[in-house]
Amino acid sequence: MTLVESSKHNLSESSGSSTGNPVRCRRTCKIIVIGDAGVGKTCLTHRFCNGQFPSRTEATIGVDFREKLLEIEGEKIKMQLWDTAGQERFRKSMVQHYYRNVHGIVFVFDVTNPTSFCNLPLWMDECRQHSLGLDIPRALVCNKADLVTSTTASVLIVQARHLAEVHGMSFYLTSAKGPKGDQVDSIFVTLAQRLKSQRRESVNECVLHCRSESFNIPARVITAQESKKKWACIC
Ligand SMILES: Nc1nc2c(ncn2[C@@H]2O[C@H](COP(=O)(O)OP(=O)(O)OP(=O)(O)O)[C@@H](O)[C@H]2O)c(=O)[nH]1
Repeated sequence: MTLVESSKHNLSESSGSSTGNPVRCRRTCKIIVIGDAGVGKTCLTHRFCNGQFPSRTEATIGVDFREKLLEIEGEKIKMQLWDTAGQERFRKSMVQHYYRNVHGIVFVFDVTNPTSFCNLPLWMDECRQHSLGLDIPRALVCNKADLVTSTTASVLIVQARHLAEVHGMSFYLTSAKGPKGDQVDSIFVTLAQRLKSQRRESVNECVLHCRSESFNIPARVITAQESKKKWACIC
């Protein structure tokens, strides 16, 4: 993976590189970052796009956008991070927009705040209600690892790992503040890699499907019922 460029609050499709040359990007991936207020969504996305912990943060109102251009196996992928407001009163009017054309989901909770872990099913349910399929790569992030001291936190981490496993999500224990920025990077880089390989598979599947169609073999699809069942099982 190579970092090509990063930018903040910029949704423009035609970004330029630091040298002034236009960077040709074949693909933009919309990643939504969701979870309770104050769990560190802004700090994580800022850390990934800007390489540092922000000196000051305020509650997100609606949604903030940050972008970073990655190069994965020779392909430039623009990671467009939608940092959504955790507070209900700041989300209401924007909610429909978050869930349109999503390529990846990052659920975040705060290891020092058990309620933010208990509320994860609500965030998952909101995704399901907005018809986000299980084929969309998802990650579960346990943030503020630099503050882990108590046994309660350790128990929460074990439970969170289990939750991630049950739901086929990658699990990350991170600190947006700590010295190991690569932990934060790996959340988004792994998503980009999964999206890249998923696309390769879907191209292969399409070829297979076209071939099988000519022999009248029906393609396998995940039914809405199957999808609902898997989302419904939270812990
Ligand atoms: N110690 C520590 N503090 C953190 C970390 N991440 C975020 N914080 C602090 O947690 C508070 C909330 O961080 P934000 O990134 O604004 O949280 P948010 O989830 O974006 O909150 P909303 O915008 O209200 O949804 C801030 O005071 C941050 O400085 C972390 O990894 N470690």
